[in-house]
Amino acid sequence: MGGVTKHSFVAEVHQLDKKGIGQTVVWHEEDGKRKKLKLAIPSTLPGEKVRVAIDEPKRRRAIARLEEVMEPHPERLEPPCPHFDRCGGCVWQHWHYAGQLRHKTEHVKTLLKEHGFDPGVVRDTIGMEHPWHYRNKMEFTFSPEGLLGLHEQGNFRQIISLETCLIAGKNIVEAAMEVASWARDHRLPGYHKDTHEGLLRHLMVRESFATGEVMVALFATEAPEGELKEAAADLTERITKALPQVKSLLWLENRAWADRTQAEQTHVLAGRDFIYDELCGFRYRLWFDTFFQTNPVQAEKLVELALEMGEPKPDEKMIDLFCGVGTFSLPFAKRVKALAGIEIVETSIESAKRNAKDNGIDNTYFLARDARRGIDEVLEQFGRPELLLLDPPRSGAGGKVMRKIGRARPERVVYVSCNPETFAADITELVPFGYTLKTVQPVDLFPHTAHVECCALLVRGA
Ligand SMILES: C[S@@+](CC[C@H](N)C(=O)[O-])C[C@H]1O[C@@H](n2cnc3c(N)ncnc32)[C@H](O)[C@@H]1O
Repeated sequence: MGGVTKHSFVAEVHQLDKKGIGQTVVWHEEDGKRKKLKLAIPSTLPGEKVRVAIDEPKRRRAIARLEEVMEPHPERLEPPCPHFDRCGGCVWQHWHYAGQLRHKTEHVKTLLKEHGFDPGVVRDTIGMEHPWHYRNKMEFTFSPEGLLGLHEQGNFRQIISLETCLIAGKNIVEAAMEVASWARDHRLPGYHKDTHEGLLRHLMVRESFATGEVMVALFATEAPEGELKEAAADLTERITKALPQVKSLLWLENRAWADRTQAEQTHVLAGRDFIYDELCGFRYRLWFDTFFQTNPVQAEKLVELALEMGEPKPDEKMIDLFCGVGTFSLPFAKRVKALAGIEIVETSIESAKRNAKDNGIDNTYFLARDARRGIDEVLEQFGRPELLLLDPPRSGAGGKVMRKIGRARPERVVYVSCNPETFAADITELVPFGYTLKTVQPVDLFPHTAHVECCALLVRGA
């Protein structure tokens, strides 16, 4: 790979990639030819002059190691977290928060412009007053040696042992440290992904900022029985003593090859199998596998924005597509005649039904279906809605679902998106059906990361 790899060299950071990592292009000689190499340089910002080295050269792309920032960006900061250089959790702790927010707004504007929309409809990103300890849920992983921590940036197999986490709720970090020391004291082995051997796989901790309740869920390949009975009893004692706010302590058996926080069997070590949370004054039951907004402070603003943009009316029918446990359904249902929610995960639909009942709401109809089939069924039974809200996963709703929405002809569409790229592609599908993009409000749900959430309004025939 010529001179590029042998020594460190100076480069200028051109832009940020999709993950928020500094990017540049360097030219080098190989076999007498000039070759282009795309470099990702973590912990850098656009315009910075840096000295870097490449440890593992690839043909066209490589990750460079930052050795020195020679000309820093004016908004560069000293990152407060000791794990920043290695952890893959937040990539922008070295950037002033105002700069992060400005970049998010510009990113959304650029994507919309590329898809032929007017970037002037994009408002400035709504940030957090205190952008730390905002996450109400974290998933940690055990290394094969039994160390508990987070994945290293760019190396999913490497685990960074946890000392602190500045974006997780404070009780979450405390619970994780307690479990980490319990695992160490009992010398329990971590799980090895390649050989499928070992015991401890993941730890999920969820904390309700509204009710104060905490859930601690440990994922292991065996049941807490036989030789593990004593260790499980000790875990229960330690957690309930150190953190009385833990209202659900779970040991979840997960023997599957897939590296996910799923379970074949749930063992409740203490408390119940769910915790209570609240958002916008509504009460929710959350199980370990329930999707719920992870930044409740900003999620409340998002729900309020959706209500403001959607302007639900008492004589209207509405569809909430990708409704989850009803985070948007319940506040909207209070303001419309009838609401139908569609969601693929059955347990979330069960939860949405129960949440509606617990909150005294009786004008909802929830359907556990894939969005594509669900829309047809709901339209048949329910008729045409005046309002439709959709909040799809990062992959977006897709062309087929968007065209079904277009054919259903709701007057207003509120699109809540966690991925501006799929959002821009999705809404392009609504243009031939006569929809105009009126407003896009980015909201920072994930400070110090490149993720941005948007709430947008499209109106038919306007
Ligand atoms: C971003 S979440 C939004 C959930 C909910 N609106 C909320 O705020 O809590 C996306 C939801 O879409 C659901 N989902 C994913 N693929 C789906 C599909 N093909 N059809 C219906 N729902 C789907 C997920 O299970 C998840 O609950």
